[in-house]
Amino acid sequence: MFNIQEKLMLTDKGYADLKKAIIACTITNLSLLLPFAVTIQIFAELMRPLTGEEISWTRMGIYFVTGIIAAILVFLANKNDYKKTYVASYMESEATRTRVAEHIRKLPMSFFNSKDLSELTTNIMGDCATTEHVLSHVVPQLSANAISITLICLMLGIFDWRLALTVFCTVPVAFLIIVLSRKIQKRLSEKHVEAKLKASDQVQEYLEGIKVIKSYGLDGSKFTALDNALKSMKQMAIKMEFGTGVFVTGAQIILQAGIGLTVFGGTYLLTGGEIELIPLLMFFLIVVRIYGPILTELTLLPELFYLQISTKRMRTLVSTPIMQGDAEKEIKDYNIVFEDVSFSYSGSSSPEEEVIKNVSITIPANGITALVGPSGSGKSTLSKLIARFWDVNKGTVKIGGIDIRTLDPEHLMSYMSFVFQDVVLFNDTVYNNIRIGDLNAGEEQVMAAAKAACCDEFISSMPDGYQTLLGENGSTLSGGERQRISIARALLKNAPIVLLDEATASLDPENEVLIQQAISKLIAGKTVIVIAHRLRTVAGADKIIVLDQGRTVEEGTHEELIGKKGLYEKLYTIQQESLGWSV
Ligand SMILES: Nc1ncnc2c1ncn2[C@@H]1O[C@H](COP(=O)(O)OP(=O)(O)OP(=O)(O)O)[C@@H](O)[C@H]1O
Repeated sequence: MFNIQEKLMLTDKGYADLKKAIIACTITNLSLLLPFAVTIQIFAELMRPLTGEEISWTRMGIYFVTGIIAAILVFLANKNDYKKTYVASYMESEATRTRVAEHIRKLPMSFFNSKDLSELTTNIMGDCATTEHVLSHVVPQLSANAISITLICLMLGIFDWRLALTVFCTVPVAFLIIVLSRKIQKRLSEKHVEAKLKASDQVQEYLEGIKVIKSYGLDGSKFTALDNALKSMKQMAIKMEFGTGVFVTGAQIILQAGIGLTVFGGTYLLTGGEIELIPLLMFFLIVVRIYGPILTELTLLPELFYLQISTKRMRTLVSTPIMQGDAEKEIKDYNIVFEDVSFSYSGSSSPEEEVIKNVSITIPANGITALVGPSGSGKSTLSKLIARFWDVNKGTVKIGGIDIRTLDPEHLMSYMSFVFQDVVLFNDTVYNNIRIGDLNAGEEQVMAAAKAACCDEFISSMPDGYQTLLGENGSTLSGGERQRISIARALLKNAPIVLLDEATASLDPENEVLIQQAISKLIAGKTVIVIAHRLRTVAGADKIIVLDQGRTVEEGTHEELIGKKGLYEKLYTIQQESLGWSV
């Protein structure tokens, strides 16, 4: 069964509001008949001399007053309709956007691997906007028109069923054309949506990569790709409009043939003496009026088909399972154990795709454990598995003896602080960007964290100090400054497990010393996992785990590993030699 609430992804309130909007819209449609009925009465009055009667000016006065009352009623009905339809639909689409965004937040990272940002943006903004438009401008009008057309049809049928038949006999044919062309229209709409997505992808890539495009002189080729995507979007839009237009126009022509049929039938009945002239003229007037809403129905129906594509995408998105887990279970001990863990980003268990292979390691609590190894050996992946950004394909990751798959990801996250190389900053004040670490922190705590992370000096020199706006993703800050803000955040969070991924890689030597001090404060007494390329920075770690092609190949302290003369010793020696290089 066609479930409109499910199809339009409406909340219970949204569904109730939609029903109210349909009623309000029907009332508006019916109220519009009042002035029309008054006009017909005036018309009939003015026609009286034709049948030898006199015009009654008293009746004309009554019609005039009734007309004014009718106009007031139309205004009130419209006002009510506006509120019930538009305001309610914008509230509903806000709720849908929030619901979609909330769901996205809880999805596993594997979902984002297969989707790009512009597709998700289209989901949240574009698809919701389409639903919003259909909710406010299509569904209530379609339903209300259908109700009022049926009522008028019945009234006309009571007045003269033969004429009513001539008016409405073309309606089913016109609708049949639209309904039967649904598949073609849907296909064209799908292609249009696809082209729109591609174009927005290209625009995003062009803007994000503008620095590389300029520095490598890719303006020509990249611009051509963008230009082609925009052209294809334009062509698909024209094709879709044309495809819809052909069927809608065809249906409209057939529908309006009803006017001819009514004139023909009416004249036939008039000459046969079966109907009077004035009722016939009034019928003609009504026919012209009734075709307006039917034509609207014909043009609105294709929008409903277009909507199905948007809602289908949104339904797929919100029905993607989120990561589940206990949000109460307390972790008491922070030692992290990998038991025979294998993992591939695609979810496949084929050895070619696995980037972590049968890893069994222990990261002791309250100590520093370094993950080292050549590029692509799986260091970052291991840290992502600890944070449950992804779930393992095989084996178990346990923290304090608890399988982390049984823990709610956000709850698990509350035990961890991250300092990543690619720091994400929000378009907000510096103060709020640091406070993200602990939203309950007061000004003093935020300042203390900033000082400890050596941020205080550069923040104070900013135009509005801590209240300075950072711009999109902190574009106004240097790499080192961004890194220090992320350390300040982590300090403020004060979580028992700290993950440092290349934390000092983008810092100048002078700052590095200060940052190392800040990091020392951050990690004191914590369970720390450090991912580093520069092995000298982790030589003091309590434990070093060496990875190669997704496997653990060595474990031990710096001295032990140097003594083993394996991969670690080799990498260390190469790096020591490279320190002497100059250009
Ligand atoms: N999101 C992803 N989707 C698919 N494959 C990925 C993804 N992230 C990493 N990989 C692949 O997983 C493997 C391990 O990557 P990972 O980033 O863990 O290595 P790493 O040791 O941290 O490397 P680096 O030192 O260069 O940062 C690589 O082959 C990489 O291409």
